[in-house]
Amino acid sequence: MHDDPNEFLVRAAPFADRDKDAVYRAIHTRRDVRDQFKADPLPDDLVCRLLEAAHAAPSVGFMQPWNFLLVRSSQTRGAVWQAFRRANEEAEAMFPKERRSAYRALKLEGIRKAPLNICVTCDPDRGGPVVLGRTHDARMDAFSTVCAIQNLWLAARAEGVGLGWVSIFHEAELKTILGIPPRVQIIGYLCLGFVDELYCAPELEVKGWRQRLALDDLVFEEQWGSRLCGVTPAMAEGPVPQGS
Ligand SMILES: Cc1cc2c(cc1C)N(C[C@H](O)[C@H](O)[C@H](O)COP(=O)(O)O)c1[nH]c(=O)[nH]c(=O)c1N2
Repeated sequence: MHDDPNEFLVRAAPFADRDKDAVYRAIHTRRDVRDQFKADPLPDDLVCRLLEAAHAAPSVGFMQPWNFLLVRSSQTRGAVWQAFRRANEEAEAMFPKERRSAYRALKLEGIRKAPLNICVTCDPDRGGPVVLGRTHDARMDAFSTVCAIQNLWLAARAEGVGLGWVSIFHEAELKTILGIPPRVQIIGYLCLGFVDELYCAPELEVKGWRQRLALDDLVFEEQWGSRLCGVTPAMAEGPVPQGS
């Protein structure tokens, strides 16, 4: 315990415009990458910076429930790809018939092309039996791990590293391949590698699968369904009748 907790406070001035721009640029130009990976290995110091960015993420009760399993061998990546391929065939059949050929045409992973894969896991026991902030919603450990992945993704963008998230697996199969204990949850399987180019918009949008929603349809004020807000230019025009 410290007598004066204020001695740990540091100045929190807004960033200089250039630095703000860099943060927003990383956010808005980050892309999910499936195919643009170069084969060059990522240097260890760079991987370390990305993992440190992930490890700086917020977590419930400061639980830090994550682990990062680095997968580089083509043998293991090959086994993971086979697991993806099997699950992806099942996935295709889940869509309505008229969407299946469009689904099939999408590339949804870069497991073998990306030189580094990282499996990000969540250990629900990391913080002991009772975790501050997780007392009433156990999902908070997984949410914390997702925050770590997003940090990693943004740092990767700043470093010129592409990252693709692959989730089309049976978790149990992936756990067997990677030797992950049953109690540990897989949160994200990530493919990383240097990229020279990125799509200017989500690839699923560019390829006509799904469009970005309008932000002002997603923001409510005070009550679910209300659309009075002043956040986006469209909202600033004033209240919109409910149900419109
Ligand atoms: C939890 C989760 C899971 C997945 C994804 C993302 C997230 C957050 N995404 C990437 C996703 O398709 C992509 O983020 C959106 O299409 C938006 O594109 P940008 O990320 O902006 O490029 C993704 N992409 C893909 O090709 N195969 C996949 O299995 C998944 N799985």
